[in-house]
Amino acid sequence: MNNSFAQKIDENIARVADFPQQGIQYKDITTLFQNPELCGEITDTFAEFSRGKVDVVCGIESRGFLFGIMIAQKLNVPFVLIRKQGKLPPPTISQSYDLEYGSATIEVQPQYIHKGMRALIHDDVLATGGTAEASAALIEKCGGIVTQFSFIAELSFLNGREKLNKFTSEIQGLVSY
Ligand SMILES: O=P(O)(O)OC[C@H]1O[C@H](OP(=O)(O)OP(=O)(O)O)[C@H](O)[C@@H]1O
Ligand SMILES: Nc1ncnc2[nH]cnc12
Repeated sequence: MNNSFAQKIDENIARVADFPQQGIQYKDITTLFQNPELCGEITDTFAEFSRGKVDVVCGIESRGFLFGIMIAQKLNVPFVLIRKQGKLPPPTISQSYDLEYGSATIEVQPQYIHKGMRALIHDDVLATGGTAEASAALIEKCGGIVTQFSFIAELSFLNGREKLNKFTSEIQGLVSY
């Protein structure tokens, strides 16, 4: 950890062994919400990164909604939900992607993404990058331009950034593991 802000965030993220599967160390970011002052600093840091650079914040279900909506409020831009299949009312546009085992589909309501809109894709954790990559492809299908990604934590040993560099080099991760 290379700075005290990252260290403070790290100290407020719980580790859960063998969840949701044996061998996975789950980073539970919901513990951050027990520290409202730190949540304020995190929101400000995210907002500073994106100020003047995005026209919409797109949050990935479900934990990407938490800071995503706060970032959008700070920037005074709209917030759009990227959800798992079957949760949003029509019309929707879908994108399927491969998981470690099997596949998944995410959806967005395209009426909220106007042609040429600059989008921030926000989520809590960047792991393999599959979810963020599919989210960016989904936003581009709707005519948006993905100009930024932001995450609280990045599992850098999984090389998720490699999947995102083709969209933009503006990728913010507050803590790296
Ligand atoms: O980079 P990837 O390998 O695609 O993994 C990252 C995704 O995994 C987690 O979501 P999860 O599926 O646990 O859903 P949740 O946020 O609804 O709990 C996390 O919130 C990201 O969305
Ligand atoms: N280890 C992990 N902790 C929290 N969220 C994740 N999403 C994918 N891997 C994760």
